[in-house]
Amino acid sequence: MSNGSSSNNNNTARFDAARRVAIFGGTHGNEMSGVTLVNLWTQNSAEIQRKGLEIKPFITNPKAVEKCVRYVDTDLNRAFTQENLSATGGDELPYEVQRAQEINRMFGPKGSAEAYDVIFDLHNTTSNMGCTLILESSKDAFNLQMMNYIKKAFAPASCLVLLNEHPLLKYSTSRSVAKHPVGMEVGPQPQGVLRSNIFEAMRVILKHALDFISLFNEGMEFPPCTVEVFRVLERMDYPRDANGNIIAMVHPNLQDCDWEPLNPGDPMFQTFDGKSIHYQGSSTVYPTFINEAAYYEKQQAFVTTRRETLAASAIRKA
Ligand SMILES: CC(=O)N[C@@H](CC(=O)O)C(=O)O
Ligand SMILES: [Zn+2]
Repeated sequence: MSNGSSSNNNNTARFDAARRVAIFGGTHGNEMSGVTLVNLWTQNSAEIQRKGLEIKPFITNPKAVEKCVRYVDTDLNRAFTQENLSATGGDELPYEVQRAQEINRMFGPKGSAEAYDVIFDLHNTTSNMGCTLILESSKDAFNLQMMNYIKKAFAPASCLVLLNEHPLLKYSTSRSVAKHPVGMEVGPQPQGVLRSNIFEAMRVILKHALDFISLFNEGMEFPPCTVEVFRVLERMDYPRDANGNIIAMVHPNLQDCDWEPLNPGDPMFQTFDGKSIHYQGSSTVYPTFINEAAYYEKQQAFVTTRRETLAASAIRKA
């Protein structure tokens, strides 16, 4: 097989060796762990080198990094739409759209056989999510096996998996140019700040991820497994007035409680005069990205998720 996977009679999915891997930092210029790690590895890549692997650390939004802002013109991690990638206009286009086109040329083209095999995109969140890996597809056995490997290698510390394949809430990420896109989201960490614990956790998870890829490339077969994921269900906005100003905050019972169950009737917001606003859903959900600073402008106080167990077939190099 030249691209993607196929199944043989043993239901072992075959994937090509993952030879070309990129590590993106600075997709958001104020998320400092990824920026710092990628800069470090650009200077000295010994730590991320693996035999038979070409690994490219890369700062995706250098202008935003320089200014220490999320983005300059528009969010780079929403910019990889087919429309943007084929837009004409050159210098006239928003900076991040130009940048998305360059990145697509270097690491893609998105959806093609020439695209990079794996892209890790390193992010930080102000919410109390801990270590989270983000997937865009429940069907990618290679990525699911990678999640299973990382979770086991990282235990007893925990690393959760957020799955965003929601038809409306999914967005066109920088990593989406790769065949196997993997987001990494570690928090809590304020924007523009480096915290050693968050930095080290990200570094260790990436080490396990690269170890998985080299074992796979060496021909190791990974038996069928299951992976617990949290599937994105719904975006919850802050209550707002007619002018769009928020009129309530995340409730203290919910603040910092990422991944903990939110039941119908539980408080989720608190108005400035102390009134609680309760969750009206019909079933228990698991909120995450609670009070993420970057999401105020996106009208999102948190996202709800549902816990699911996904099955991954065995995989082996083609
Ligand atoms: C806080 C933050 O930037 N989160 C990322 C999540 C992701 O990479 O999918 C984003 O919104 O692009
Ligand atoms: Zn980010």
